[in-house]
Parts: sequence; C-alpha cells; structure tokens
Amino acid sequence: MLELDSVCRSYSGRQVLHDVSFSARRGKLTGFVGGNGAGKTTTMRIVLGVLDADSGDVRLDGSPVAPTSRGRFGYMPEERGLYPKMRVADQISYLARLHGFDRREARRRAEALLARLDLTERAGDPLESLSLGNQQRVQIAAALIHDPDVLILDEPFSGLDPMAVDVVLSVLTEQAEAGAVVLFSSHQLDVVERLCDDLVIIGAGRILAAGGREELRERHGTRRYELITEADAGWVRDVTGVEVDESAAGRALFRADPDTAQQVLHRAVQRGAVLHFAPVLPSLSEIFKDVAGRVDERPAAQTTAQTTAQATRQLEKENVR
Ligand SMILES: Nc1ncnc2c1ncn2[C@@H]1O[C@H](COP(=O)(O)OP(=O)(O)OP(=O)(O)O)[C@@H](O)[C@H]1O
Repeated sequence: MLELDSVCRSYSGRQVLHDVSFSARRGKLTGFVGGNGAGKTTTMRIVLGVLDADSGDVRLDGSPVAPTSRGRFGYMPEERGLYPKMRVADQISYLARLHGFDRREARRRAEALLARLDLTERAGDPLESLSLGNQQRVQIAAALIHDPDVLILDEPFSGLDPMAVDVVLSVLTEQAEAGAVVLFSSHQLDVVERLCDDLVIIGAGRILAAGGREELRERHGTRRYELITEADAGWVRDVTGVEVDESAAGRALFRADPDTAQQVLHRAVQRGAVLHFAPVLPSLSEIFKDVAGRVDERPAAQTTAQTTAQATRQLEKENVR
C-alpha cells in the first residue's frame, strides 16, 4: 500500500498542499480527482521523489520510500516527455535498456507492450507522426515498460477515444492485478467513476474525501429514491417531507429520509402496481460538488483543521478495512 501522511508543500511561500493524507491499495485502481490547480501533479511528484515535501511522509508497504524502490515506479507525466522524431518501438526499447534490460529483452518487451496497446502497426513510425491519442498510448507504454510496482499517471485518459480508454484500462487493470499500486489523476469524473475501485478527491490542496467508490457514494451526497408505478405518481409531490427532483407520468425521483421513503412506497402500493422502487446513490460528480461546496462554505480559519481531521478519520477507516 502507498500511503501519504500529512504531506505539506508550498511554492514561494504559498501553501498548495495542506496535510495531504490518503492511501492507494495494491491491486486496485485509485483515481485522484480534483479541479485545475487542486494539487494533483504536485502530490504525484512528491510521491515520485522528483519534488520534496516540506513536511509529511510517503510510505510504501509501511516503510518510507527509498530512492532504490523508486526505480520500480512508473510515471506518465502530464507534460509528455518523449522524443518526437524517434521511432515508437526504438523509443520504448531504449527506455527499457535504461531500466537495465539487455537489447533483446528490451526489444521483446517493447513489441509486446505496443501490441497490447494496439500500436504494432505504428511501431516503426516517428512519434510525432502519430495522432495525439496514439502518442498518449506510447506514453503509457513508456511508463509500463519495466513492469512498475507503483504506477503513477497524470491524466492518462484525457484525449483518448472510448476504445482507447478501454484498451488502456485493461492494461492498467492487469498491472494492478499483478499487485501494483496504480494511481492516476483525472478531471473526467464520469471516466473515473466507471474505472476506479478507490477514489481520492482533492480540492485547493486538501483531501476532501477518500475511500472505495461505493463507500463514498453511500457516505456522501444526497440519497434519492426512484419510484416507478403503473399509476400516475404526481401525488408524491404532496407527501410531507418529500422533495421531488424529477417526475413524469408514473415515475418520481425524490429526496426524503428513509422512513418517509418507506411511507411513499406503502402509499404507492395502495394506489396500484409498483414497478420499481430503489434508492439512487449520488454520482461522483454530485459527490464532488457536495464535498467541494462544503469546503468553500467553511470559514478560512477552520478549513485546515477540519479537513485534516476528516482526512485522518478516512485514513483510519481505510486502515481498519
Ligand atoms: N513550479 C511551481 N511554482 C509555483 N507554483 C506552482 C508550481 N507548480 C504548481 N504550482 C501551483 O500549485 C498549485 C497546485 O498545482 P498542481 O499542478 O499540483 O495542480 P493540479 O491539480 O495538477 O492541476 P491541473 O489539473 O490544472 O494540472 C496551483 O496553484 C499551481 O499554480
């Protein structure tokens, strides 16, 4: 498990990370979500050791990350750093050689990985002649060439078409299933929601929420209920304690406490056949708005202390699990 514990960082006296604490489990895909400037890249660079934290710790499997273990880290940076004029396969096998593989093994690894990423046909072309989406797949190959134990990717899915997302996802999932930590940042909440097991939400340099996807959906946001009946469901609007968000003919999507929701169900049964009744958990974008909104509403002086306490509780819960 990769753990960050109270990591702080400032640039020129301006603090951009405030007691950042979270963990990413081996075998799982962990999505690191936040808006522009939230602190994702800074956090990832600290994990990789290319940037120092002002305070706090980064641990892998309970021990501080040593420079030698960082050799088993793979990184796909936000600013893509490959050689535009070099042929794709040459580039990837060159990186493999830098990781210590002999020429034959480096070539074998490069070919296998490019095939896995559907890039065999482009293996002999200069990188710059590929579409941006295909260049991005090459970047992913570069991060994976040495079978990293910890894989950190900055926006790996941005700019990929849905088929490419699926290809990259299956490669990352294989890496996680082989026991790696896989942490990637993204702005695309819908993509992260679909792909990740675990989520970490950061806003203005503070961890706002962290945990398993379903656990977060249970814990945050507004729980709603969906009722579909054969009869008209317009009467739901008149039930005390109910706020209807959407209604059409036999369907109502409403907010209510659990007891009131049960009352609605009983009344619906009395009125006719109930085709469907179920709680609707919030989407990740609803959770994101909920937790980000709550931070914005806090007085500035309270924010750090409260968020730290919240992040610590989350970490404790995760350690218990
Ligand atoms: N080298 C730097 N010098 C000064 N400030 C920096 C530097 N790098 C980042 N920052 C600031 O630190 C904050 C966090 O930036 P960071 O790049 O970590 O965010 P991010 O979540 O990755 O954003 P994005 O999604 O836009 O890439 C921002 O306010 C940014 O302006």
